[in-house]
Amino acid sequence: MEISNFNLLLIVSIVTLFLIAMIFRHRRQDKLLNLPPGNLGLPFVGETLDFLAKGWKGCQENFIFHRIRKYSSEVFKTNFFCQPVVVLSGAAGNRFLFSNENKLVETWWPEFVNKIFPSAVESSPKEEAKRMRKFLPQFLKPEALQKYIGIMDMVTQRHFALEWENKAQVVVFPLAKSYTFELACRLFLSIDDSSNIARFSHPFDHITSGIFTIPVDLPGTPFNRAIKASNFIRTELLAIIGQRKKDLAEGKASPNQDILSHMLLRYGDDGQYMNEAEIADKILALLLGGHESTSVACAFIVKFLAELPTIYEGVYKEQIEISKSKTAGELLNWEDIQKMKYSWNVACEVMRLVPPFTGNFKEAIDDFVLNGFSIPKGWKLYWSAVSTHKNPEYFPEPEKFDPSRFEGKGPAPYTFIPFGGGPRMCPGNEYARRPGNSCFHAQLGEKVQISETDSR
Ligand code: HEM
Repeated sequence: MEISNFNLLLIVSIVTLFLIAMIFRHRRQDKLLNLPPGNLGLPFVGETLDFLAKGWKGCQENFIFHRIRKYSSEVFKTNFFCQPVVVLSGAAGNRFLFSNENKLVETWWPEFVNKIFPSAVESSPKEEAKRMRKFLPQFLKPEALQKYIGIMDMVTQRHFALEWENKAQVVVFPLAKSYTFELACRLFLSIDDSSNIARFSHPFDHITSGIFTIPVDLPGTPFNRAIKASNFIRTELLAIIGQRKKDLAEGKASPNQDILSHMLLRYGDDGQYMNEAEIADKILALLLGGHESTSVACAFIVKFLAELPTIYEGVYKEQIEISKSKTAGELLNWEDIQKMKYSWNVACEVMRLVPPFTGNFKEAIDDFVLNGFSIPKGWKLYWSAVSTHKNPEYFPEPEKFDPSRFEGKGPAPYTFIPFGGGPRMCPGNEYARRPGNSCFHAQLGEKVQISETDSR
């Protein structure tokens, strides 16, 4: 018994000494390097739990504002996921990060995210993103999107007829997800059949839950389920890709019908075709990026429309005008979308207040100085849409819903960043605008009332 007490005391002493040594090491490093102010928090976990908890409660900005006030600095250091991280909040910081992509910083994802999305090829994430981006403009630039507006309208009308009309009550977020997922399947993979879509829409929910959780890979944990779901979807996609290859060879599919055909038939700058596993990775990322954030935006649009009758009336008026100019059964076209100015301002105001992507990480690829503080190579940096959007300096009365902020020249550069910025800015930003606007149109006449359980 006495020996075990002695062992316990020894262990506690060693751990205490280790922690004290770490704290002194950090303090010395701070002084030598003039690192940004801040607290690296507890060893290993740092301030991750507080950061995640605020995110889960939908008030991540409070984590950031509290520290900005405490350190009197818009740049401060912390520790997330066992990594020292410098958080930047505000237009100057955003401009710095977005305009120094590939020069001083690179987009970075925590290691555990790579476990959910392991790469089929041995190249750097930067190279992979470059290859992916090569294939996207043909589908995602405004001119290319024009030909999809009719299809989007058709899918949207079908969705509303099936899921909303004559229903006393609906739960909006799951419906928004199934709607944007169906759209992505239709446009990226030409999959129209609902049983096929349903097969792998559910595993995507596991992936999203797994990304925003504590990354413990044990049977039954959300993180473990996310890894399994990602493997399952990849296997399904490989089957779809194999079938499409056959269909293309037999002339049963068109080379220009969707992103999948395009990826199979075009080669990259290096003269290499992508192999099937790599295409599966890219399509998985696109399906996730293409429906998850868009569904969050759509669901919150419905919430705000339901809560704010004057905003609803403004949107309704604009949509009725467009509707009157159409013949019965005529689908929306590009010009109609351009006319939806007020509706789009409403969508922007929703994304300002509730950005679907609260922020993202970069990694310092060299030592540099920012605001007089040293940033060591390898440290991570976090830009925050949510705290920039709630800064009263850029958006007076930030909690007030006011779409007129987007009239005229709109917000100042680098203050409205729901899609990020710089070379890694979201390539789907133009695409995301279309389902939002189609949704406004299809909701005509659906006077929405929100119940307590629907609002976050
Ligand atoms: C409201 C809807 C959307 C929002 C708010 C959003 C936001 C974002 C943000 C903030 C990033 C990270 C940018 C960065 O790190 O600098 C991103 C990346 C990305 N998004 Fe979106 N997104 C949306 C819709 C879409 C859609 C519809 C697609 C595809 C059609 C898409 C595809 C992607 C891809 C592929 C990336 C990774 C780009 C790269 O790593 O270079 N997103 N998105």
